[in-house]
Amino acid sequence: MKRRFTKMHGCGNDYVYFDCMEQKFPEPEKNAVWISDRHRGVGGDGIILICPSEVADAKMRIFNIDGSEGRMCGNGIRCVGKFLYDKGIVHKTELAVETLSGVKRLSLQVEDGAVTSVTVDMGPAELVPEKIPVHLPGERAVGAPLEVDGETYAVTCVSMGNPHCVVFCGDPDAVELEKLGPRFEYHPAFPERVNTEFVSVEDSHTLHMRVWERGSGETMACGTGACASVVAAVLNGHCPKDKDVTVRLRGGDLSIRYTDRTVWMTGEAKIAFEGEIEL
Ligand SMILES: N[C@@H](CCC[C@H](N)C(=O)O)C(=O)O
Repeated sequence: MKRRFTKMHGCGNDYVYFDCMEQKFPEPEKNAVWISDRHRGVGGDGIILICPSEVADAKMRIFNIDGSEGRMCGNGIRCVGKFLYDKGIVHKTELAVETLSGVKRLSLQVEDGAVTSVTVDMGPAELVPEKIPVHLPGERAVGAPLEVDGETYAVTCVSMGNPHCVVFCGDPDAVELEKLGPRFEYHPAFPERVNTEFVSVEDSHTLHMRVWERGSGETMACGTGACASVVAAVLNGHCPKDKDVTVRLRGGDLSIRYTDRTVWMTGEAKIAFEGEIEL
């Protein structure tokens, strides 16, 4: 069976998108693995299915490179907004997208009839350890000691609909991510594995971040990870609340604002190419 796809990215965090509004997608957990393969498939950090929803304009399902299903994807949801508008599936610039972590509201910025950037109301940051989930003592894991591979790291754990562990460090580019990333991802403190961000503070409104994503490894950007990093930066006294913070990622910049009610994320959404594959 032939299936059309659209390869899209936000700050280089790339997924293969499928329009499933009228046609179901078979075995996404299995097909995500080979489609994401950069040598034998289309190549990407995973696949995203755009499905019908009873409570929103569409429903997003995201599958990582290893086939595991994520509950939320910040860069992905901006691209879903662009897909829905640019393809004429929706005709409005304020829309709602259902995810496994609830309905998110999107505001699309449009130039010459196409979406250039998207602002997302990501919802509140969850800090209660059992809800993240993380096995660490206390009411919140903020700068909490965690031993990984014989070293003690000060970690701040946040859920943005998916679990994140933020580590502040001197230079994220000097971190041995290929070695350390999996040690955090599979650490017994994280019963559902974890996305890990290594972050340096450039100034009170600029962070530099590298990420190791659960199920996909190092990616060029992570939207939920950028949100978690800003929340962690506020909680650790590095950045102010209610102000825009720029997160510099390998693939580009995201603008994040942490407020008492929610976390706002603004960034680009781009189409790389389209094609057809045999499933
Ligand atoms: N790249 C994403 C997050 C994708 C899911 C994540 N790997 C998970 O399993 O939680 C983003 O931009 O947020």
